Amino acid sequence: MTIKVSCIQMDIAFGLQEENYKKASSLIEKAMLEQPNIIVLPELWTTGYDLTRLDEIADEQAEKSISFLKNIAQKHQVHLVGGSVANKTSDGTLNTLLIVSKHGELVHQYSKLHLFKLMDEHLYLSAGQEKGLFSLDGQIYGGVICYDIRFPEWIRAHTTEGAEALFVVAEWPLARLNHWRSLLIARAIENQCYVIACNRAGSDPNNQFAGHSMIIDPWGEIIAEAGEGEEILTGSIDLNKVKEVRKMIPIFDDRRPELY
Ligand SMILES: NC(=O)CCC(=O)C(=O)O
Repeated sequence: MTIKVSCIQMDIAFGLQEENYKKASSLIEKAMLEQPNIIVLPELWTTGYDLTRLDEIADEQAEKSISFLKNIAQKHQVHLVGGSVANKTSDGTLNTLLIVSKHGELVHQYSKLHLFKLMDEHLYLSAGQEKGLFSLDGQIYGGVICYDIRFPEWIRAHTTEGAEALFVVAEWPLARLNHWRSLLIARAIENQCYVIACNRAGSDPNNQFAGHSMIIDPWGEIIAEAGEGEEILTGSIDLNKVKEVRKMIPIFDDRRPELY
């Protein structure tokens, strides 16, 4: 099964939700010219890392963002791995990835499990508790957020439960671009899965971001990679290739989980 995916590598206006909704909407419109099946947005794309004002600007139960994504998905008949948003709940504010199907249904919400202290997330955000496993058109995927890719055991927990492609949404700084690229390629090779990673472009008061969204195949080959600036990155993935690679080197059969 071949699936076309587009990553919206957008710059994000710091703390300005309405501006970001408008920008995302127009970039998605543009991405639709290539007729993707799935569109991916970056991490915290409605607010950026405006963490000190989260109390004021976080989306109550992510309602506004969910409704925005549902409308867009239905209008364009496209699945959305709708990036993450600051989601105000009774358990604190979560960094929540929203998956919306082309029928306008909220399929899954995944809240970032590993909070990134270097960017003060632990001071303003609460951590999630559940996996980012979801299904679209009968196909199982995993979805994780940025810093999560440094935890191979977390990614493995998704691929052992059937994920054949991993979506990563991120605000990854340019200062660690080589980590971003290497970790994504490693996660693809060791899990023999596709990795579709959507980073943001631009800068905020604290960081310059790396861009370099990537689509990587289960052999670790880069199918498409963006530059540093704002860009829509599109590529096709063929999920049969996952089975082929897993047959050639059967790491899922050869694992010794009883020993580690
Ligand atoms: N937004 C993030 O989680 C950034 C993670 C990061 O930069 C890293 O080096 O890890």
